[in-house]
Amino acid sequence: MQDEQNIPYEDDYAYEMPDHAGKTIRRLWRSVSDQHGRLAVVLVSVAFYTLLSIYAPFYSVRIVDFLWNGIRSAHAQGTVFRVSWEQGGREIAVLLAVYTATAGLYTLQSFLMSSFAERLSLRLRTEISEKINRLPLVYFDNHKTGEVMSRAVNDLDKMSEALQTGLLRLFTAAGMVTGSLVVMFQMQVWLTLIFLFFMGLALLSTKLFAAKTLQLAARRQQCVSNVTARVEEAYSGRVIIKAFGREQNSSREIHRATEELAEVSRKADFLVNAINPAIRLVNRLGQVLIAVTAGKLLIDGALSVGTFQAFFQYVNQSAEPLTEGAYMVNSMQSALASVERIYALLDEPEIGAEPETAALTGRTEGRVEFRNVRFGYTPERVLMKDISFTAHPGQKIAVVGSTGAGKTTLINLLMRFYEVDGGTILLDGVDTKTMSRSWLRSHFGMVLQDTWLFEGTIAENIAYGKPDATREEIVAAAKAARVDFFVRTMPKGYDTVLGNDTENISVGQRQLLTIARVVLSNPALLILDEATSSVDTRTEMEINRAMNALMENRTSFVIAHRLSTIVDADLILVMENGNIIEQGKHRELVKANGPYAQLYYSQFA
Ligand SMILES: Nc1ncnc2c1ncn2[C@@H]1O[C@H](COP(=O)(O)OP(=O)(O)OP(=O)(O)O)[C@@H](O)[C@H]1O
Repeated sequence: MQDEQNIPYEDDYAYEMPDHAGKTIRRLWRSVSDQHGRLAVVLVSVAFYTLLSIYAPFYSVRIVDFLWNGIRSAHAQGTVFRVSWEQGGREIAVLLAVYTATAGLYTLQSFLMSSFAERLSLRLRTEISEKINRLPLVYFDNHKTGEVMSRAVNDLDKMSEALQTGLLRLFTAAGMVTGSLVVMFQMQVWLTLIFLFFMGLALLSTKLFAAKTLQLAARRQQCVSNVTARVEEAYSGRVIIKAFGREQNSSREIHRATEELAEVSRKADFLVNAINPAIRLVNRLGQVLIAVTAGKLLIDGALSVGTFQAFFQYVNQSAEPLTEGAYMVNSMQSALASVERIYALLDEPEIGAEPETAALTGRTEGRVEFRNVRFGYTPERVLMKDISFTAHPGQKIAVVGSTGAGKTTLINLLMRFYEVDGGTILLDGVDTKTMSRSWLRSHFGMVLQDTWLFEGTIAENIAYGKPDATREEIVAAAKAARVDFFVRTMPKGYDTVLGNDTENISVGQRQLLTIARVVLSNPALLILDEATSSVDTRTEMEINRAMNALMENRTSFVIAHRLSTIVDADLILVMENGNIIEQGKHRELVKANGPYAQLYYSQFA
């Protein structure tokens, strides 16, 4: 079938196949070295379980034949047939013990494998979450959030399930099928050949459909993610969607995604639901033929009743693992591909090692110097060629420039969210590369336009940078940020819980709350992204006042959008295409009549 729809399935199939199965298994094996003992117990238990499962029907031949012959001769003699401990009772007790032991071993190995898989998942999940903190921001620029989430959730779940049930079933199936076939051949070659013929048919159909079913399952997973993403987009962007009157477009897209999901699900469900009965039918046909042949052999006296029933026990216990084999191998491969993706994430290059001790101690003066800094987000595209400037303690540095000029990048480098490619950035005369990132960042307070408030009380949100702050300190910070009055109008004041998307708080108020957060953490240096159009003039004035109060005695970097607020700045950096094209005070720059002057006049023309 080479229709168009096969193309994405091919990709899905590649996604489900491990690239280096052997290497991944070896690494997985090494990483669970502390659990090798547990696995050894599982293996021994599986071996005994399989042996006993194969032995039980074999043993039952004697018992059934004894009972059958006993009943028949008692019937012929007109006596009552009795079982005593010496006459069959002991054998029956042994058989019962064997069956109980198999059940016990099965429970033991299931328990051990579950705890093995859960321990491994827990460890990998912890490693992933720790890894995420050590990944450079560049990684997140190049990978979608969903991708990382998928590693930590879907891939780990798939691996865990495969280890808990798949692996165990694969082991027992292999042992059970091999052992059963050996005994079956010894019992009756022809019956075994009939069984194998029908099994071959069933296996062939399973193999044909197993790959297709897996592809469809993977495709369905992608469709579910697609629908979720669209619904999430429609929910978070509801205001914009309404404002642009795009409701119909949005629901059309969701509709299209859900229709695709329904279509793929229909196919996947059909395959799963239709294939199993079809394979079972093939199995049953085989069993009917075996029963007829065995019946004839029985009548001819070539087969005993005991062997007849035992043979059927073997047929039953090996038919299912055999036909399931193809599915199991596929799902193990897909789980291995998941493990490979997890390892790929864990192997991503991390941010450089942190120096052990802080280069400076105590509060910093707040002198910042950029010396011939060179930087590009990607090696192919150098953004900043040669940036140099000095910010003296307590100064207000304004960074201006059109959109995409590199203002945010300058801050990203200052905070060491990204590492410079050349030159140095110094804090109080010390290269920031010699400091630990967390130490460096603890001296900065940031107020960005894109405020971030988390689910918790207003007090907790303000105290984010100083969790042990007293209520008095929190209120004092809110007062300094001119947000105390607003907080008091809230139903529970500082104990009002902010929801996830903080619907009930305006953009301006959110910004004031984040200013209060910075006031409380009292950093030596500040980074402020001025509020733009999203707040009304009165709120903007409030924010500016709060920011001005905050800037006193702190070295501050202000990303300015309205030049009217930075005429008093100690240094203005004018940026274009990642570089500083002019720097100086407002008056000097206006006098120079360069790019800044043009920008300034364009805003006030
Ligand atoms: N994470 C990133 N990966 C790759 N390129 C980036 C990244 N962030 C920004 N850029 C690019 O770097 C350049 C400078 O971007 P930057 O965000 O620093 O500009 P900006 O002056 O802050 O703009 P705006 O005022 O719009 O926020 C732009 O060309 C942008 O496309």
